Amino acid sequence: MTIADRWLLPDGMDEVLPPQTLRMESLRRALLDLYYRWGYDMVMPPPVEFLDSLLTGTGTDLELQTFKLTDQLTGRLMGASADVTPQVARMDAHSLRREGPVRLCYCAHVLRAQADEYQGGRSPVQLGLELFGHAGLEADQEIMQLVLSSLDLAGARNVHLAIGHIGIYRALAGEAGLAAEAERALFAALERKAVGEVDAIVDAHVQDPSLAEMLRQLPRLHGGDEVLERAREVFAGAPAAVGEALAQLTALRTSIGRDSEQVARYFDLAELRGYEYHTGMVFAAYVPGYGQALAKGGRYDDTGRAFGRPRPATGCSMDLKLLASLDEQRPSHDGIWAPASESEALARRVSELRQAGERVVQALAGQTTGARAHFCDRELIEHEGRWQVRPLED
Ligand SMILES: N[C@@H](Cc1c[nH]c[nH+]1)C(=O)O
Repeated sequence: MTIADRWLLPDGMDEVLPPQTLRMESLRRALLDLYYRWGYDMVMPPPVEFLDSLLTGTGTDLELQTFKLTDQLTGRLMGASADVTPQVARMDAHSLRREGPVRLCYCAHVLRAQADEYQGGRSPVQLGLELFGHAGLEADQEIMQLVLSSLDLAGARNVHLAIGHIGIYRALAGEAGLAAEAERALFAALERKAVGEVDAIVDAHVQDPSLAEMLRQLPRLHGGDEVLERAREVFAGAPAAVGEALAQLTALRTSIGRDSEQVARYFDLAELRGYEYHTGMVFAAYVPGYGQALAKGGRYDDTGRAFGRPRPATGCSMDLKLLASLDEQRPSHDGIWAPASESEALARRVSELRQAGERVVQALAGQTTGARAHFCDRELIEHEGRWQVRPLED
């Protein structure tokens, strides 16, 4: 076995090195400070839990994504967290039990048994926000506003927001009264945007011609703002929940336009992605050149039911590793280089500068690498008996 073989990391499990670590950390602080200013309290979920509580109320996608291990203390099966959102929903429903709206944020390593289809790693750092206890659109709008501010802070430009609403499909499929198997097949075909398959399943299983037509149209309703107008015509005879979903999307369209003119909106009414816990509006944010979504989120009411307290909920999550890779131009290091010296005056000056927030790297005795190797752009030089900071000379 060669050294390289011993160091081979499993697929999708990556280490993060300087200067990328510094970018990640400064972005993490900036984002958590932003959420703090909006009243989001930070929580830290455990990295592993008993499998049954970890996966309660979530769907099969999340189960497939979860690494399993056995607890040597109890012999019970445990899972490594693959998505922090259901854990935070449990904290709200079970551990905190606060009244009224509760705003929580987090930043935690998660593990995924399978890599994202667009080359996402299997060890992302999930950073996110969850707002519980408010069913109104204002809560979704607040999350959306914070997502856009977060992407802006990370240096994302040309953001495309893809927006859907799970409630439309749910209401239509519910009205059609499909058998479980046909419903699963329809859901899967819609998720894959397999229009021909959707047509075939609907033709075989939905008798009511107007309902069948609405289901056939669902995967065809995607595009810019005009999709909502088209949808209103297509779904004129649909159950009331469909009209409510469209009204929510229309209100969201207006508020996104008000908050950010730079964002391109894209509506996709057959967008059913996610871990099957979403119940209403869902969204994903993209930028050109990245196949993976930079932020994903939506409404997932009642996830807390399994823990004794159904609550309205909405939120979003991002991968800090991915976000921090957006702005590689950002200067990641600066600092002041101090020579190796036992001078007390120098020690005092170094200490003052550090207290003032400067990064000061002091050479160790006998060190042969210099200021640039340690990412410094300035140096301390003794001039006329005083230690002064000077730009590095070329
Ligand atoms: N955790 C979800 C996104 C989300 C957060 N809150 C609500 N939805 C995901 O990763 O897809």
